[in-house]
Amino acid sequence: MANVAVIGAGAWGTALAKLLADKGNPTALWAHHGELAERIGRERQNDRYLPGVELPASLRATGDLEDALRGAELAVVVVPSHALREVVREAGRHIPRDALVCSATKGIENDSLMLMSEVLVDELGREAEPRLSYLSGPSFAREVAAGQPTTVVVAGRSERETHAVQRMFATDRFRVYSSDDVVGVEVGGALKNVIAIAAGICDGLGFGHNARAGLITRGLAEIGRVAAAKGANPLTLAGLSGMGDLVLTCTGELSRNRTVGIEMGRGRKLDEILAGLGHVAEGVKTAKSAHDLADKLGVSAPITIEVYRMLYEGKPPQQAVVDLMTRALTRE
Ligand SMILES: NC(=O)C1=CN([C@@H]2O[C@H](COP(=O)(O)OP(=O)(O)OC[C@H]3O[C@@H](n4cnc5c(N)ncnc54)[C@H](O)[C@@H]3O)[C@@H](O)[C@H]2O)C=CC1
Ligand SMILES: O=C(CO)COP(=O)(O)O
Repeated sequence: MANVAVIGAGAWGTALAKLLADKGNPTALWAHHGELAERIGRERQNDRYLPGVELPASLRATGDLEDALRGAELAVVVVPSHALREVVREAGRHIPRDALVCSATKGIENDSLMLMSEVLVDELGREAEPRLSYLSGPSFAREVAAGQPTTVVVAGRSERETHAVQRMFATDRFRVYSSDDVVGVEVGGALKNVIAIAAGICDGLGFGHNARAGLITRGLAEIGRVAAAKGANPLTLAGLSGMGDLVLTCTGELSRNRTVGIEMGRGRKLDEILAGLGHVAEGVKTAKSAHDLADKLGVSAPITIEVYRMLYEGKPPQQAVVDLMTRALTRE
């Protein structure tokens, strides 16, 4: 057993904390708002982000980062990507020197265009790199919390530490693969959210299965190009944090990113949709980063570019479809 700190009490942080606590690990769950931490402690559930899921006695919630991280052997960081740098900067002062650190956040930082792995190294220092890993793959929080069979991948640059994290998370319902392709796993997890918004838009416009299957496939092609240009093994994108997460998020009713797309396809305004969502939809911010990153790398990413234009330039979805379908014909 190990002392665990889960930093971020959203849906995913809560589900992962429950999983680790259910395995018998003393687990501290840090919530950004102290008031939520108090409610979790009192009611034994996270009524804001994962209502109806009972949390075990081995899980305690706190609003104090130092308290959460005291004596931690594994720190799992699961805050939205736009908050990761700030939270890790603060957490870095309290993470024990030999603790393993695993990020389960999916996104690419705006402006710096850094992957979460690059932000972590930036904030925690190059010497921390062997202890850092990244968990990704098709995993809706609610299904994991319900004990539904789920498969994910943990990527890290040091085999020993990555395997240790793999074993810490694995259960008979949560199968964890390992990988040494940090960039591939991270790019797959981040960019699939942008394609999921596109898939939702297709549904919202009333298109059928052909459109969705085409988007998943061509979306994977462009994710693979961006990942390869960043130095990833393109084959990683055929795995759980690529094809796996694309299929889930482009087809699953539980996806927040797909939901945003559906509402946009139905003609609702983005601000209004996000205000009513109650959760983060990473694909919205990642669309901007991915648009800029593809441009910087000189990589063709037509679906991502159209999602960016719909989100940030008010381009009508119908026009985006016409423009995508009538691009110069090319080979697969
Ligand atoms: N929900 C899911 O099924 C999955 C989510 N993820 C990823 O996990 C990350 C977190 O997502 P969820 O837990 O679902 O989010 P959520 O939308 O359920 O909750 C967001 C959490 O972030 C906190 N937060 C907001 N602003 C903050 C700030 N400035 N500083 C610190 N904390 C802040 C909120 O208090 C809340 O705890 C995202 O990158 C998401 O893509 C990955 C796999 C599955
Ligand atoms: O990343 C996820 C599942 O793997 C969750 O996707 P959404 O954020 O679209 O709900």
